[in-house]
Amino acid sequence: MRLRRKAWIGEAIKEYSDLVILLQSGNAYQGRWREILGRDAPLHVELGTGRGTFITDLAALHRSTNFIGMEAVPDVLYNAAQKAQFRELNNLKLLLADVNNILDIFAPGEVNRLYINFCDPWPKRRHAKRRLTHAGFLAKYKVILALGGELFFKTDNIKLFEFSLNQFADMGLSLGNITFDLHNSSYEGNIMTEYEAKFSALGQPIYRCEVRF
Ligand SMILES: C[S@@+](CC[C@H](N)C(=O)[O-])C[C@H]1O[C@@H](n2cnc3c(N)ncnc32)[C@H](O)[C@@H]1O
Repeated sequence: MRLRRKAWIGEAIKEYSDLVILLQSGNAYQGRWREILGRDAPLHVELGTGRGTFITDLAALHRSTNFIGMEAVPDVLYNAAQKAQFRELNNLKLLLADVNNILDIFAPGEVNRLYINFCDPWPKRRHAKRRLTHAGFLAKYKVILALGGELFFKTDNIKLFEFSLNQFADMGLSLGNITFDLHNSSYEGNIMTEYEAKFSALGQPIYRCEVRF
């Protein structure tokens, strides 16, 4: 049953072949993202883009920036493709890929900004290495980010936020615009993600920071 569903979604996603890139492994696109997006512009990537609410709003607002939404789950990415197609965004590609393989996907210094929004908190200590803000991931981000590259991070999970702040500090990265309650702060220009909308509606604070590499 699971396999049949997977095959169906694989076929369905091909409808969006101009927009969605299926990249399970290999480095065919490494160093070529500006060429693929058709312009020499800054490259901003969301890791774990989900159904694409955030990345499509962002790409619609900043037409002269190149965007990539990376997501490991095909069904979810299919929803993102529907949104992006509807909005006719020619500055966005959606990439079916696992963040663990990020060093095969982007060349050193190819990316200008990463967004991590509401990533899975992996609360058990033995799973800490799976958190997308773990030092193991940060070391990879450091390679693909250009000089002065940055990571914008949001979460509803205070323990994950504190863990992440410690990981950033341990790596000697500089932190800015830290807020422990984004929606009651002076931060302007926030774009809500799908998870952010859910958690905010429940009255939960949203934590956010910017990290410079
Ligand atoms: C909790 S959801 C958040 C979705 C979206 N960023 C938001 O804020 O609404 C986390 C998403 O990250 C994806 N994800 C988790 N680990 C990933 C990985 N290693 N590579 C790519 N995507 C991943 C999940 O499949 C899921 O869609």
